[in-house]
Amino acid sequence: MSAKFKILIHDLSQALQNKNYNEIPYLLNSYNSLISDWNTLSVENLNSNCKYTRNNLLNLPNNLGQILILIWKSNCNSNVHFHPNSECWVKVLNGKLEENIFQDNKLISTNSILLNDVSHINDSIGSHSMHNRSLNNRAVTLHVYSNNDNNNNNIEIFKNFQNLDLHIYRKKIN
Ligand SMILES: N[C@@H](CS(=O)O)C(=O)O
Ligand SMILES: [Fe+2]
Repeated sequence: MSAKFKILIHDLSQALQNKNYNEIPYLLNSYNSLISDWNTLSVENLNSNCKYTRNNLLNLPNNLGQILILIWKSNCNSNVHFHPNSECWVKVLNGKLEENIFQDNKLISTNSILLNDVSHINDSIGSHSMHNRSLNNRAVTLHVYSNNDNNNNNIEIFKNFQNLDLHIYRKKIN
């Protein structure tokens, strides 16, 4: 993990702990994805019945939030699901995803989320599903949740990086 990525996860963690949710899209948008930054944290479950792999980067105490890296096999999707009592932000680190948003079981929008894009959903917006439409390439996404209970597709954590050392020594500016 690069220093830059470590600072991103640290800053996201602080924003979740302080419930400064407005900062989260800003932090995610400010980061430009580089594979070498997060390569070591994106471990794929090669079992063919696994549509996407969940790697846990951070699980905050007191239900304050969770950060994961998800790896999507080609032409694989999540089932339609809600995010009860949670905000959900998704940043595309590699490839692209299609997001379908539903209200009252009706499809209300289909969005392409491209490399470095950030999407956001909560239950007042609707339910959603994500689809990696590529037939050749995997997609990788960073998910930030404002609570710890977003395993909406019952896909277990594959690799747990919960003990990331996020202690950051910053140079003091003046
Ligand atoms: N919320 C899903 C991924 S997605 O389809 O937003 C999960 O964390 O497994
Ligand atoms: Fe989701």
